[in-house]
Amino acid sequence: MKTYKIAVLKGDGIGPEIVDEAIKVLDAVAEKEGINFEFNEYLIGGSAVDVFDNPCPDETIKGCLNSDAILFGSIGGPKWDKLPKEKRPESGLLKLRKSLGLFANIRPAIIFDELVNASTLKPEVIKGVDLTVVRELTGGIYFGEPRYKDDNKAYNTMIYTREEIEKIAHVAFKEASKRNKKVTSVDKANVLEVSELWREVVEEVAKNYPDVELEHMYVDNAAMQLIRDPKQFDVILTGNIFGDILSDEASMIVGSIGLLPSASIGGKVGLFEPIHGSAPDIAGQGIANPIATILSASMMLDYLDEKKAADRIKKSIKKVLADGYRTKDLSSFDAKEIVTTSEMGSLIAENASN
Ligand SMILES: NC(=O)C1=CN([C@@H]2O[C@H](COP(=O)(O)OP(=O)(O)OC[C@H]3O[C@@H](n4cnc5c(N)ncnc54)[C@H](O)[C@@H]3O)[C@@H](O)[C@H]2O)C=CC1
Ligand SMILES: CC(C)CC(=O)C(=O)O
Ligand SMILES: [Mg+2]
Repeated sequence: MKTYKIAVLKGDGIGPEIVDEAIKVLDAVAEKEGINFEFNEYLIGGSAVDVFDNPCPDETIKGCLNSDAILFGSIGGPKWDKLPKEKRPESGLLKLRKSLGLFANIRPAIIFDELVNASTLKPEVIKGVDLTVVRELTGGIYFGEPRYKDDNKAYNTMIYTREEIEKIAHVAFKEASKRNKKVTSVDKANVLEVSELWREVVEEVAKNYPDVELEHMYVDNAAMQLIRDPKQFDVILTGNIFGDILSDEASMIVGSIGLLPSASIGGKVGLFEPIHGSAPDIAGQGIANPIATILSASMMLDYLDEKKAADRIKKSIKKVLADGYRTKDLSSFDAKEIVTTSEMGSLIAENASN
């Protein structure tokens, strides 16, 4: 029986609650598909600061590198917000991504037919939405030097090299080649030099993919177009900060931020995490939606080439939604019964075992 070593980084806030549900579902699927998981937990974020005074300990990085894949929850919270920058949970996550070389973050936003009424947008606008944000993850303004802050002045630097843009552009074009063959590259080239270079390099990379249509869009327009007509997008290629923002926006097109998974790839080991954060406002209440994390586990199975197991999870989620079960974030939409985080995980696990 094939055994996969999975590094589990639950993190802070709702992280442990949602990751526990993903593990429940993975265990159910493993039994059915004749595979095995060895889960090894490591600390990250605020929970690592509390124990090691370090938001991304070396032991965590080593554990990740010694695994087949990483399942990640979320980090951060008010408890750690006043710490010096390098001790903050967010710095730990950035360090983890950089140390593991995870330069590409794939964030699919796919509407479940069962949730077309779950949006504030009209059903005809969102039915059939299937887009993917390909976000550069280890460069741009989140990492750029110099950075500085005193009481009267502060700045950050948005920097991209030709090599970084080429790498992420290839990921986006390859993704589009497998999908509907369109890349929308999102930038702010009317104002930013870094975006001018981004455009030039993306145009060059596009020549390697003659079957894929390329369009450019300014980020402000893209934010509007996502709401006006999300079905015009196939693959959105963009930098770190724009991708961060646009993917949170895309989550509301499909119904809730609790639904969007992601895969961070490019290094030796892939990392799979929901796009949302640690949601301190709802942590510990049993109301977080675990589906984004469970879908991230499904992306992890795809990455491990366990396609049948990955599909089994997706089908199970669809069935549970079709049966009318909803967590609180989706409670006003065709809900037959409102369930807790743990009940939602159990329902998906049960269906995945059938
Ligand atoms: N990858 C990560 O670990 C990320 C961590 N963060 C951190 O998370 C903390 C909170 O940040 P926020 O800006 O509040 O963003 P957030 O994504 O944690 O929460 C935003 C809103 O969405 C809701 N929400 C999030 N996930 C949900 C789920 N699964 N089910 C139902 N509702 C959900 C929250 O209750 C909140 O109202 C901060 O410390 C931030 O730095 C933020 C984004 C990503
Ligand atoms: C917390 C940040 C470091 C990143 C973020 O918001 C994200 O990756 O979605
Ligand atoms: Mg974010």
